Amino acid sequence: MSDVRAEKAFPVYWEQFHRDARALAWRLAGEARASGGFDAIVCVTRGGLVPAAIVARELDIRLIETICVASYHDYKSQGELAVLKGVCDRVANVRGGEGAGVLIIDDLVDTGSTARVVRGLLPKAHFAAVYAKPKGRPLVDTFVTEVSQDTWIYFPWDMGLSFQPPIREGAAG
Ligand SMILES: O=P(O)(O)OC[C@H]1O[C@H](OP(=O)(O)OP(=O)(O)O)[C@H](O)[C@@H]1O
Ligand SMILES: O=c1[nH]c(=O)c2nc[nH]c2[nH]1
Ligand SMILES: [Mg+2]
Repeated sequence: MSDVRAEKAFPVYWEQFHRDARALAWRLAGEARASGGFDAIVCVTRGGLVPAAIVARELDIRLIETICVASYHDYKSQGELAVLKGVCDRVANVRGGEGAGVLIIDDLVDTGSTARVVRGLLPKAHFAAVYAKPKGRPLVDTFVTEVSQDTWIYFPWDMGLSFQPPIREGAAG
């Protein structure tokens, strides 16, 4: 979300995230049957770590690697994208090279900048995300739910309980 203001909020609670990540695993199980399966997972840190754990459990994948990417330095504003750690050769070449047989997992695709860089490093891998916004959607092979580009997704690990003023006191305005 770099050039459009996120005006709508899409809060996701742990139970919903678990359900959506499981739904992603169901779809990926179908893809795996069609494509010969996945030998390894590469999760895009940090957001991809959580769905990757759930999908790895559901698909019984035990070879798991990270690609460490940083771009949203400030809340809602994307800066220069930096790859802090790439993927080891053992995983990149697990089935003949360039990410063949590899499942890449992230929590969401927004502008698609992160997915574009990661796909460039592993062009034959399958890219999966739980949520997608329209700009990022062409870069993702499998996802569960699409939200509009002007929506900000609030993940459970970024949220906490706080007092809500009664609607009568102006919170709805
Ligand atoms: O499609 P894009 O516009 O590139 O945005 C999507 C990326 O942004 C978020 O990561 P972020 O860089 O905020 O880091 P984090 O995963 O460490 O929270 C999210 O987890 C995706 O990786
Ligand atoms: O928590 C987040 N919610 C989003 O909608 C988003 N887009 C990019 N990066 C994001 N992080
Ligand atoms: Mg991320």
